[in-house]
Amino acid sequence: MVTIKDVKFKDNFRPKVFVTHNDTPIVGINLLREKCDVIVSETNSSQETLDKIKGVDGIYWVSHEKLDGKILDAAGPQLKVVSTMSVGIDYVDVEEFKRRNLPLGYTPAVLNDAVADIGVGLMLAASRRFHESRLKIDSSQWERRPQWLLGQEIRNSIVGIVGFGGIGETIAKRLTGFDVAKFLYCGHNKKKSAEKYNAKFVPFMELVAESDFIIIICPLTDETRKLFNSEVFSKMKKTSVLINIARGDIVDQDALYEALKNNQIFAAGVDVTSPEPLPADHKLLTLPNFYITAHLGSATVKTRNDMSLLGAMNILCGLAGEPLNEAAY
Ligand SMILES: O=CC(=O)O
Repeated sequence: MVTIKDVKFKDNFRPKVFVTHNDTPIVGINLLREKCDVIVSETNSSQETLDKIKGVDGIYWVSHEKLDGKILDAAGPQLKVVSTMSVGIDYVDVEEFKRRNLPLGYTPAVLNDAVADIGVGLMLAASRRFHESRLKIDSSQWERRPQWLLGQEIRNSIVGIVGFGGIGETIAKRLTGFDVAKFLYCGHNKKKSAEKYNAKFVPFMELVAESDFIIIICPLTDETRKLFNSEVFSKMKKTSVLINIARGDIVDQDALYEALKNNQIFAAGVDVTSPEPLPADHKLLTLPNFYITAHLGSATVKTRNDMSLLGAMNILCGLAGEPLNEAAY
């Protein structure tokens, strides 16, 4: 649920706001329109953004394009606030916002459920071989024998969560009903939320070696870039399943290809890749144990509407000089 506050501007101020994408759910745009003059991008191009942000008071940055000092300079010194419509802000130069003391909003929390659902969906699809079984049917290769296309089970498994933030915790909540044997996690120590799920904080390599399922849901940073490389894959269980619902660059995709092809790990399910989209002739797409969705983590009607409202609310608060609903720093 997004808290909609009735913000007030001083002296009949009617701010100008630019929205960088014309596919932004209308609920957020309408909320802005109640108090602002809103210009919505027509072409979604970076050139149009650069041209039209000149002189605006707020920018709704609804794309994962680079957001840095060049953009802020192009807008001008009257700019009061920017909000993204995403939880991951690896494409934003946050230091530059801090340096300018410019409020930056983002949209966490409202997407925890939807992204956790995609994570669990990929776990099931990859461990129970959904795609592979479809391929077998398509090519008339159905085999009538008891040990055909056997998968791995979540029941009694050890689930390792890399990044126990809001989404990581929601995944643990979802999986509690699957009778998991143990949750491990690494990243930041989150004692309070971890206690609820008996999740144990362990060093990264311990999580890698012990887990039957590994779910990546940490931010992309200099420390996590290519965190999953050939050395890490060599330490994972042969029966393990890797899920990435965070950012593609956290996984070395060449190393993942080798690990899947050589059955060093059982399967992988990813909602994110590098680049996006993955080219249709990419080698990973030739593997039956590689599962992929098209960066759909938060892509449900309810969640995208909530994100749209939350980002708009961030902008309204920033324009009124009030604390943002969700500030990124
Ligand atoms: O990837 C999606 C997001 O960061 O919201």
